[in-house]
Amino acid sequence: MSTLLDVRDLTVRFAMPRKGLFGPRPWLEAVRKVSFSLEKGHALGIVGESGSGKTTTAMAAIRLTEAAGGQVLFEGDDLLSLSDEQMRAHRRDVQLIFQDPYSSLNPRARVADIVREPLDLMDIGTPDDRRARVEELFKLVGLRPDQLNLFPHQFSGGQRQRISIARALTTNPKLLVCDEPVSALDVAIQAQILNLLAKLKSELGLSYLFISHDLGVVRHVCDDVAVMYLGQIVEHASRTALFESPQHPYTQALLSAAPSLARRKSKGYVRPLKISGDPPSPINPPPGCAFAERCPRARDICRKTPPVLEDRGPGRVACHVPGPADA
Ligand SMILES: Nc1ncnc2c1ncn2[C@@H]1O[C@H](COP(=O)(O)OP(=O)(O)OP(=O)(O)O)[C@@H](O)[C@H]1O
Repeated sequence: MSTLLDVRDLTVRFAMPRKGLFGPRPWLEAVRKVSFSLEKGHALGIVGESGSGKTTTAMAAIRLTEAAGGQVLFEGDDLLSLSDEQMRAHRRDVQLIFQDPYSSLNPRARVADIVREPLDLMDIGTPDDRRARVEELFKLVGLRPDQLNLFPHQFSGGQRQRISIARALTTNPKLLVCDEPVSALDVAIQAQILNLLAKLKSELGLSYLFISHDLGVVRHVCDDVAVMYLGQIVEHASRTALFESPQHPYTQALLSAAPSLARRKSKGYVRPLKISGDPPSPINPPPGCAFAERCPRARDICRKTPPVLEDRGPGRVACHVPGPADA
């Protein structure tokens, strides 16, 4: 197995409006020294509450959002230090699938033109090659070639997400960034799209960065899961380890907030763990663990010293008091 993406100490800051005319400009640190790696042919799920930094992490990793620091090694090349010209060569390797198939497709273009557009923009293949590729991809994602001349509004939500997936595959990418790809769809259709993504991953050897707030969705598709809280990864483990024996109290709280999932688990039932309050402000993160104020296991050290993400059993955990939920 080899590594496709190796993200090291990735940091993203946004400048916030000054209070008054002369005050210092506050910074919102949306991603704080995040490190993870993704193997070829694997899917890494990034989960966490709204505002935890999932999308910003993924967008900075593929250089669609500017990073303030860190390294992003894509097959060994540090994307963050490439020139725009060098970066263009990598653009075909990475494609995106967004949450909303209703707004991500141009309503005035025929779907054949929408799917072919990345090939046109990157000048890949002859016109005949491009037409054949679009037809092949249409079949691969479960649509009929006789639908190629229709417009997006003539398709259902699930079919439109299939069109987005076909478009993302035209350039034969190595990495697909899927940002909440099924959240806008009915539950029955969600399963069809997740099955399609799982099939494409195994047939084409694709790697996914898969952003979702829905643990059930992540469990369906991902090999590994990273849990984010206030711009940091607090736990990163294989899907099995994370769902069967979560070590971080925040991961345990997330899992217990999805009781249907917990009940479906064959062992290691996570007893319900309530967390109250909201995450702290990312503009002034607390000095110790960002979760300490809401954590039922917090001790003095948690409020003073930030925990480091380190190997603990089968995964990596950033916690001074890791352990099973009822420890
Ligand atoms: N362009 C921006 N300017 C200022 N702040 C931003 C910007 N984009 C994101 N943020 C802030 O960065 C933090 C992380 O946002 P991000 O969208 O990455 O979180 P998320 O976990 O993907 O949330 P969601 O699930 O709601 O999409 C939030 O506090 C958000 O308000």
